[in-house]
Amino acid sequence: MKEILTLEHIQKFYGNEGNITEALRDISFSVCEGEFLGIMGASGSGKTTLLNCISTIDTVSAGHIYLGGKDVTEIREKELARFRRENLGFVFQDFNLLDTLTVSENIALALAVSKTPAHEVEPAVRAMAAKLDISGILDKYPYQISGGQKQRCACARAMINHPKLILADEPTGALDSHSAQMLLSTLESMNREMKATILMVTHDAFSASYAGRILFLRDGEIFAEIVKGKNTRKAFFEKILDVLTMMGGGGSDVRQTDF
Ligand SMILES: Nc1ncnc2c1ncn2[C@@H]1O[C@H](COP(=O)(O)OP(=O)(O)OP(=O)(O)O)[C@@H](O)[C@H]1O
Repeated sequence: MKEILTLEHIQKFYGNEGNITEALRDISFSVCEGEFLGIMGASGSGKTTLLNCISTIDTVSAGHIYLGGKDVTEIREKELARFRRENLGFVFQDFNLLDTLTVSENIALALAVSKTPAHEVEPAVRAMAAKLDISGILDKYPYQISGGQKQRCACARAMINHPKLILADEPTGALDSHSAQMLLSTLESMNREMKATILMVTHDAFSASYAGRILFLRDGEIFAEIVKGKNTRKAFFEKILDVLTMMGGGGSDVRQTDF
């Protein structure tokens, strides 16, 4: 399968002489088109730093990151916003929907910013809404819809530009277990049915069990990697717990939930 994201020897230091934090030590890995990759690790292990470097919100201290063959570490500052808009989709913990816009307008915003011709916007929004089962609420405002519908709206907005990569940072962090499960099923169907490539950072072993492969970070390094393969989600979940135990615990949550 084609590699869509490649990290080569990424290092990230914060601070200056005498007070340096080595947030990422020497991180190399690849993500193939259509993969659902989870990144786990205790608090302070470097997950957010890694995500921020991939999303070009932060800069690396050394190494290279290629997205769709382009070295993102070489992109000039004034071109970064456009690069993100055209290549990345984000699913945030609080969904970041704008309250003064309808669901339809929230989803269309990404197309408006990327200057999609007006006559293409509505059909694109309708098609994406149908895939995510929110066709009936397109004219409502975020305060008029349920939490699960807000999630699907945020997912539709992330997908509307058909980005090369969807980045999800602790997307279930603020949700109860039922809402978390709904969001994870949505991410799973975006991955399986719409062929979205997803990179999800999470503390939560249950959330991680939806991924096809997981990298475990410890002190800024990759400590372990596991692949779901033909395992059931439950068996994969058990494997995740084994690795977390081996890593010495700390920083991971285990949701009480049903498989
Ligand atoms: N802006 C910053 N300045 C200095 N140190 C930082 C900065 N951001 C992160 N760090 C340090 O880098 C290391 C990695 O932090 P990071 O936020 O990436 O961890 P994390 O795994 O995302 O943690 P959490 O799960 O708590 O969000 C930590 O030691 C942290 O204190």
